[in-house]
Amino acid sequence: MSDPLLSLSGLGHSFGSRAALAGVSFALNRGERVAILGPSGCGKTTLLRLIAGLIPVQEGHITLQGAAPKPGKGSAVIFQSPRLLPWRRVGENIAIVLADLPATARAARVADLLARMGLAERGEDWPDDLSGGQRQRLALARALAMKAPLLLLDEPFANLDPLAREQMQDVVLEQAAEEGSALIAVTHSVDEALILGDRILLMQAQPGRIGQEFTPGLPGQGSDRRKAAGFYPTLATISDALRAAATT
Ligand SMILES: Nc1ncnc2c1ncn2[C@@H]1O[C@H](COP(=O)(O)OP(=O)(O)OP(=O)(O)O)[C@@H](O)[C@H]1O
Repeated sequence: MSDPLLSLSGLGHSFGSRAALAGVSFALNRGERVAILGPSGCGKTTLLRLIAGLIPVQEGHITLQGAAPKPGKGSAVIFQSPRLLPWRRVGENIAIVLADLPATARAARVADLLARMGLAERGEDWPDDLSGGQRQRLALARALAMKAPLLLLDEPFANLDPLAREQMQDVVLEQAAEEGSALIAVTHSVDEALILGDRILLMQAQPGRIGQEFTPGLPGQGSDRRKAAGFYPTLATISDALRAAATT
C-alpha cells in the first residue's frame, strides 16, 4: 500500500496559553474525501490552516506528499469569504494560477472553469462587479484551476443560496474526481458533510480534538446521495452526535 497523501500525528496548537488543538491524528489517501464537523471554536479552521501551511506547526507532525506543508504546494484552499485580486479581471483571477500553461491552453481552461461556474459571460468584468455568490464561485474556480492533489474547503458554500450551494458542491466533487484530488471540507451542515465526505470526522472542543469518525458508506455521488435510503437516518444520528459534542 502506498504512503498516504496527508498524514497528521499528535498535532497540537495553542494561541497564547489557550490550547486550540491537542492530539489530532489522521491520514488521508489520494482521492479520499473527508468532512469535518464540530461545535463553533473547536479548531476546525486552525486545523485547515495548519494543513495548508498557513500557520507553523507547533506540536506534532504534518506531512503532505511526504513533506511539511507549504502554502500553494500540493493544496488549494477555499475560504468562506472569497479572496480575489480586485485589480485583475474575472478571467485573469483564474489565469494567474495557470502561468505554467501555454496561452491557448490557459485561455481554454479559464473559459471551461468560468462556464462550469455559470460565469461564462463575465470573464472581462471586474470582481467587484460580481454578486457575493458569483465572487465565491470565482474563488472556487481559481482554487480548482490549481488541480491540487488536496482541496481544503473552509465552509466555502455557507453564503450561497441553497440551489447554488448544491450546484457548487457537485462541481467541486466532479472536478475532484476528474483530477483524483482528495478533499477536506469543514462545514457546519451535517447534510453537506454527508454530500461531500465519505468519512466524517466529528471534533470536540477545549481542546479541539477528533472525538468520533463516521464512514456512512452511502451510495451515489453529490446531491444524488440524498436519494439513498440511509441518508436521512444517518443525518439524524450524526446530528445527535454533533449536538452531544457541543454540550460536552
Ligand atoms: N489568531 C488567533 N488568535 C487567538 N486565538 C485564536 C486565533 N485563531 C483562532 N483562535 C482561537 O482558537 C480556537 C479555535 O478557532 P477556530 O477558528 O479554529 O475554530 P472553528 O472550529 O473553525 O470555529 P467556527 O466553527 O466558529 O468557525 C477558538 O477558541 C479561537 O478563538
